[in-house]
Formats: sequence, C-alpha cells, structure tokens
Amino acid sequence: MLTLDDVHAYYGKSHVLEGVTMEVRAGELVTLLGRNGAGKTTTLRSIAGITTTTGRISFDNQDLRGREPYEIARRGVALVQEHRGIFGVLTVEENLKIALRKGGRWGLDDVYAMFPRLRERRRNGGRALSGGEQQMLAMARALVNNPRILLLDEPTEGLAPVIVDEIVRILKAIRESGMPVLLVEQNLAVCEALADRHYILEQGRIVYTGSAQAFKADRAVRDRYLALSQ
Ligand SMILES: Nc1ncnc2c1ncn2[C@@H]1O[C@H](COP(=O)(O)OP(=O)(O)OP(=O)(O)O)[C@@H](O)[C@H]1O
Repeated sequence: MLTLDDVHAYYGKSHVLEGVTMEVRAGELVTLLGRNGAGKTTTLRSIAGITTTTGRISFDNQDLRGREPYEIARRGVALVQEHRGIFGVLTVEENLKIALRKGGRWGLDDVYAMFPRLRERRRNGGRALSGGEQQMLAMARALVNNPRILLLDEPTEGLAPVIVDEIVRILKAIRESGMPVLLVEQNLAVCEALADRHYILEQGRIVYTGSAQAFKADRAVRDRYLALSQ
C-alpha cells in the first residue's frame, strides 16, 4: 500500500536517509524503531512531502515523491507530528471541526467515543490541554479528516504511564478499524503491544525487519540496535 524504495534525504550536506526501503501493507500497524538521530522523523517527513528526497515513494500505486505536502494529505496520508500543531486559541471541538471531512468512517461522535477525555474537554481551549490531551486531540484531528493511512511520530513521548496506556488502547482500536499505521516510537513495550511488524533504522538505513513474533524472540537484535535508546 505504502512503499518506499531507495529513498535518500539530505539536510544540506548531511546525508540523513541512505536508501530506505520499506512498506506498510493494508491493515498493518508497522513500527519504525531506532536510536536517536537514526532518521525516523525524517522518514515520516519524507513520506509527507515535507523533506525533499530522491528515490520512490508511492501510496496505492500513485507516486507521492515530489508532491507538495497538501497534495499528499489530500491523497489520504496523515502525519501526526511530535509538536502537535493544534490551535491553542480554538476549543477542542473547533480544532476537530476544522479538520472534519464528512462522509467517512470517523466523525465527531466516533472520535469522542474513542477519546472520552476530549468529549469532556470539548469546550476547553487547545492551550489549556495537558500534553497527553494535546496528543489525543492531534490524533483525533487526523482521524476526523478520514485519512487512508496514519503516520505517527512518537505519540507517547513525555507522557505519564497512565496516559501512555490510554494511547495504546486508542491505537489498538485504530488498528482494529483497519486503518494502516506507521508508528515511530521509542517505547519498546508500546511497540510490542501494537505492531504486526517492525523495522529498525540505523544511520539512515533499514537494518532489520521482522514480524512481531520474530522480533520478540530475537534478543540479540534488540541489544544490538536499540539497547542505547532504551
Ligand atoms: N532540520 C534539520 N537540519 C539539519 N539536520 C537535521 C534536521 N533535522 C534532523 N536533522 C539531523 O538528521 C538526523 C536524523 O534526524 P531525525 O530527527 O530524522 O532522527 P530520529 O531518528 O527521528 O531521531 P529522534 O528520535 O532523536 O527524533 C540527525 O542527525 C539530526 O540531527
């Protein structure tokens, strides 16, 4: 469904992605793991058209690479970035209504059912939300736009364990709805609770891919590529 083939990205002279090849198939939740600076965020930004790349990026057999971010979003690719980008001066509900694209699987009532905290705080200003609530609003806002794939950049970073559990519950429900997800996440327990498949990125290259079961059984892989970031 989403495929990256030999994708390279640069920041000035620094070569950050060095030929990333990976895919997310229909209905899959795939995690992209790796140490700090490996290029995970850059991979998501490359798919979303924010970072300029070479190589091939396609979604449902349509080329994404070289398109503007808004065109890619219109094709159904939603990126929820780490700095959540919600509107502080608007209420929760106004933030959702701006993003709402009617007629799809996700409407306001659907996201309120999934995120009861947002329903409780629907008249609060975006600025008054906790970090966890902001993360939930960013995810809910992406959903009401009725995308065809979700790209999530470290949705649990910096959140209290009880909120992390809530995000995991929500991500499970999103996966069960059939929405494909590419998740960048440093919290290994979260990844293992959710993923069908994992990729590990190291210095801009994919160095491992494996099913959830294979990854769980392979301590050596985890020690080799991830130990320092855990
Ligand atoms: N805007 C930028 N300009 C220059 N270099 C950048 C920029 N953004 C990222 N980099 C560099 O590119 C490399 C990859 O960064 P990226 O944010 O993609 O990694 P990451 O795997 O997401 O790491 P982290 O977990 O720390 O967010 C790093 O060396 C980083 O310092």
